[in-house]
Amino acid sequence: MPATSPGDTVVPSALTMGEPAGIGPDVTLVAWARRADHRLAPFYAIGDAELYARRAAALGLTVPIARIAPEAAAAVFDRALPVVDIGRVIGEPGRTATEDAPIVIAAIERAVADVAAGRAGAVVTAPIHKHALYAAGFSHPGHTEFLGALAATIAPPPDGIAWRPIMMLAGPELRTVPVTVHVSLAAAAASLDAATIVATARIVAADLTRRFGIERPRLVVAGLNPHAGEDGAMGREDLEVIRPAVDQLIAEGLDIRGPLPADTLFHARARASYDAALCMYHDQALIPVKTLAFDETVNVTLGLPFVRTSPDHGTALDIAGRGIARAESLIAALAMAAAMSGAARR
Ligand SMILES: NC(=O)C1=CN([C@@H]2O[C@H](COP(=O)(O)OP(=O)(O)OC[C@H]3O[C@@H](n4cnc5c(N)ncnc54)[C@H](O)[C@@H]3O)[C@@H](O)[C@H]2O)C=CC1
Ligand SMILES: NCC(=O)COP(=O)(O)O
Repeated sequence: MPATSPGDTVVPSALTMGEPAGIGPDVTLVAWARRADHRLAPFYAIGDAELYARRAAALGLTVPIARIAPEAAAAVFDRALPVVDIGRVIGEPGRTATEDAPIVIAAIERAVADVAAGRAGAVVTAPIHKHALYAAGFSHPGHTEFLGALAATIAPPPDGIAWRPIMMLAGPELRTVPVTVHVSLAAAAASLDAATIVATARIVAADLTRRFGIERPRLVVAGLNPHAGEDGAMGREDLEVIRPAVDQLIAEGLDIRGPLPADTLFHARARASYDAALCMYHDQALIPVKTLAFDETVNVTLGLPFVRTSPDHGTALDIAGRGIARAESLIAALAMAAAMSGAARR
């Protein structure tokens, strides 16, 4: 997707509203207010323009709102938060409303349509409240899978079957990839298979080169069980599923090691020895990276035909509208999206 237009005008990132009862609007307003300090490239929000105005007033922030079409976003960005206004939500801080789900979903669809049309350089998403969307009939586990489905509507997948979106959490000192994502721990262990590990590692290696400029990425693979299974004494998945996958990837020429005991994979010396760690379940990947840098880590989706980033945190309903939500992770997500799409502020 193009990140600059023919006249070398910066193409803005499209930032979705996310759950309007959560902190997405709060951190969006703060990110815009701090745009100069962080030299943020232009972005525009997609959602309810009145919600942003209401939340700014509640937070005591002076943030002018400009209702625009994406093409006008870059020109107004320095003086107002550009908003592509797609309809009204309730958006009461801390209380999700089923009625708001269609606009939450429409914002994501609109962002992908804009990036497909070259009106946006990247998609950045504010957090959605997954249970609230499920209650409204949303059938995808999260953005990652939904974006994979939307990608298929704008470009044919490389294998002709389906896009395989991969979640990666990228912090200043650590990148982790959960191979299984939004499933129970029991389902993660039961569903783990070599083909998924192989396919995930291939995409991670290719995108670390293509999107992050790492010529020959060094990957490690965490074991599933204590001590990576202790030669089968503490579980057989490490021997029977993970090891064959790693052997296949080594044979393909990837720089990859594993399965390695997960408990010694995330200390500083270990982290220095790889560019990304493939983890076998959600919390194995997310606990270390959020513990090291909760405020600065970015959730980036690999394996898509466009750039998508997001803050690492969720909707934080407990602090929405209170003026205490930290915006650094969204700011890092906006900066990373601009850098990856070539639109970083010069
Ligand atoms: N990309 C996305 O759309 C994501 C969505 N979620 C969703 O968010 C909802 C809530 O998830 P939780 O597990 O409770 O995680 P959460 O990140 O929303 O909140 C966990 C704790 O961290 C605090 N916190 C989160 N972000 C913060 C910030 N920017 N500044 C200060 N404190 C912050 C919250 O107040 C809370 O105490 C769930 O529905 C979950 O599925 C969670 C992660 C990512
Ligand atoms: N725990 C990470 C998370 O929920 C992010 O999911 P997604 O909505 O970005 O797919």
